[in-house]
Amino acid sequence: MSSPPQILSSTLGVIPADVEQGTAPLPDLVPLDTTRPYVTLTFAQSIDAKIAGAGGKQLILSGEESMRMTHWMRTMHDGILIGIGTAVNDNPQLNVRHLPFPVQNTHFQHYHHPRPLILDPHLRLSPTCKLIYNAAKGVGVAPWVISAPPPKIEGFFANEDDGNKLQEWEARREALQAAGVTVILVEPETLHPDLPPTTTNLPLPAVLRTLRDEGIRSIMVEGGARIIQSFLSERLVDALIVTTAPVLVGGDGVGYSEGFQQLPGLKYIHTEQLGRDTVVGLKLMS
Ligand SMILES: NC(=O)C1=CN([C@@H]2O[C@H](COP(=O)(O)OP(=O)(O)OC[C@H]3O[C@@H](n4cnc5c(N)ncnc54)[C@H](O)[C@@H]3O)[C@@H](O)[C@H]2O)C=CC1
Ligand SMILES: Nc1nc(O)c(N)c(N[C@@H]2O[C@H](COP(=O)(O)O)[C@@H](O)[C@H]2O)n1
Repeated sequence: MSSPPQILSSTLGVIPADVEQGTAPLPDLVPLDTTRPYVTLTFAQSIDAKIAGAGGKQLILSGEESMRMTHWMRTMHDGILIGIGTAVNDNPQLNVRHLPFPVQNTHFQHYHHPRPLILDPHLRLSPTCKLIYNAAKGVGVAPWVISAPPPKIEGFFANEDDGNKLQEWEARREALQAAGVTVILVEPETLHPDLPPTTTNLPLPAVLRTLRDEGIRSIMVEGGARIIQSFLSERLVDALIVTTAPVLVGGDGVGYSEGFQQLPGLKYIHTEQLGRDTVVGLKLMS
């Protein structure tokens, strides 16, 4: 597959004829609400709708052909967004290394690589993760971490523990910035005060507006489970491209389908068989 498969042109569109495939994001990905980027939600699932194994174990569900399709899709967007759960669990690279090697130039220089965007309310991303390592070596785009302001210290009677938490937060931010990461802050949403801190969500409308203001016109959202649930339940999906692999994971696997209602505006566009996998594209119609 030396050019993108039809599922991508049918669902997302094509780049202008004078631009080489894979070297620039699609210019026509424009959402109905132009204050935010275009959102393509995409992931790979088993036939029992699981995206990971028991305990969140990363599974390579996509076969060679559908994985290459995913890497073509990565070239088509300005940014690629994941949650911190996926960043910590999978330590991904989010590059386009499965595309054919160009004759001239290095692989990284030739193709457009999307900006990695990590939703990380508590700055848990490791400064030694692959995303940061690759960017430092000049073979990856430096990630942006979208996070929340530091823990608040309320007034004069703030206790020592508050002070320590603030210092630790500052240290984590400095370590990430020193490693080349841009940290962007938006006000968080605490789902419930009794839940552990990893259950803090960033408000997606504010995140998306901020990204658009920073020049990100289109994003590909790759997961994981909670991020997929949030984008679907908040109806912030312009296109949905799902790869289904012919495997069963079983009840202990990680699913994503709780907490959202039907999205009637998402209309079926195209199905394509890529190797053993089935890829389906849907698109929001006005
Ligand atoms: N098969 C596939 O295509 C993919 C599978 N995965 C799998 O998904 C699993 C990770 O999923 P999760 O643990 O659910 O982590 P996740 O990647 O969905 O991240 C969830 C974290 O993001 C933060 N967050 C910030 N704002 C949020 C918001 N508005 N909504 C939801 N979360 C928000 C939360 O603090 C939460 O801790 C891994 O097992 C990974 O292998 C991940 C991506 C793709
Ligand atoms: N398309 C697709 N198929 C699978 O089988 C997958 N497990 C995923 N996972 C997503 O891709 C990330 C890994 O990216 P790199 O290979 O490191 O570039 C992983 O973190 C998930 O977001 N995707």
